[in-house]
Amino acid sequence: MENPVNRFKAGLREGRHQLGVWNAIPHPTVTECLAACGFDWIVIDTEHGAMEVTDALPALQAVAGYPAASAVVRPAINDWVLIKRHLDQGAQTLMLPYVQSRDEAEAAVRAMRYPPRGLRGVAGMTRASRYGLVEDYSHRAEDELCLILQVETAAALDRLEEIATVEGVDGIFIGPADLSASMGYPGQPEHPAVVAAIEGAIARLKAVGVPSGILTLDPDFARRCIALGTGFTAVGVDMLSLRNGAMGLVEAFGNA
Ligand SMILES: O=C(O)C(=O)C[C@H](O)[C@@H](O)CO
Repeated sequence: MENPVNRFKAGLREGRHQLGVWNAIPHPTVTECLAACGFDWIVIDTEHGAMEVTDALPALQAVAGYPAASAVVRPAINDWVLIKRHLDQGAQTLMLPYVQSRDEAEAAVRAMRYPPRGLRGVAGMTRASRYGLVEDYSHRAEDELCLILQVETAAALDRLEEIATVEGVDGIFIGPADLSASMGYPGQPEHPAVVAAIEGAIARLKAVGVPSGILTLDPDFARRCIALGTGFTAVGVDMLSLRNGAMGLVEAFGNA
């Protein structure tokens, strides 16, 4: 059996913009609904909220039913054991939060790779290798794995190029919520200083040839980021879509 192609990674390499959405509600029906809607990438978020490693498995299976959609799993932290577990259950793209330095970026790359290039533990019968049926999986796994690192503090932003250019890093996600807090503007990702930092980061990543990504709920800012060159832009969060849709109904009908 062939190693499944990672469409998200291919899209980044080809410079094809990819539209994303956040899945934090821990049920695969929600993930599947998002995949059916036509997004290119769906973040299965086990950093914030209630999703555990074990919740990511049915979410991955849900996305697999929609070949045009790619799952991007966000582990709770940049940790080699968590990385190994998510990879083993078939995540091909991981987005690691709170990467602060080149050393941390290099550690993440090592965790993605089998020895001798890295330290990923070897397990035979995993979903990743299609239960051992992907030919030569241990040598070919890396080809279809994709590593996105999150730069989301002022300190990390100072080291952006050092982090982004580590060999094996496929893209950098700029986290506006954490970045704004770290810059002294919690809850204000639209603060002019934060916007300037984000726009500067997109330009700096473009200059070193590393794809950049972001999550913004402001459609105008999302379009601006895309125009500036983000390669992967998330524009929504499941809970927000649910809340807004439900509130719209209540507003339309009141207590009638
Ligand atoms: O800092 C950010 O922004 C992110 O990392 C995304 C957040 O975790 C959150 O807004 C997702 O709902």
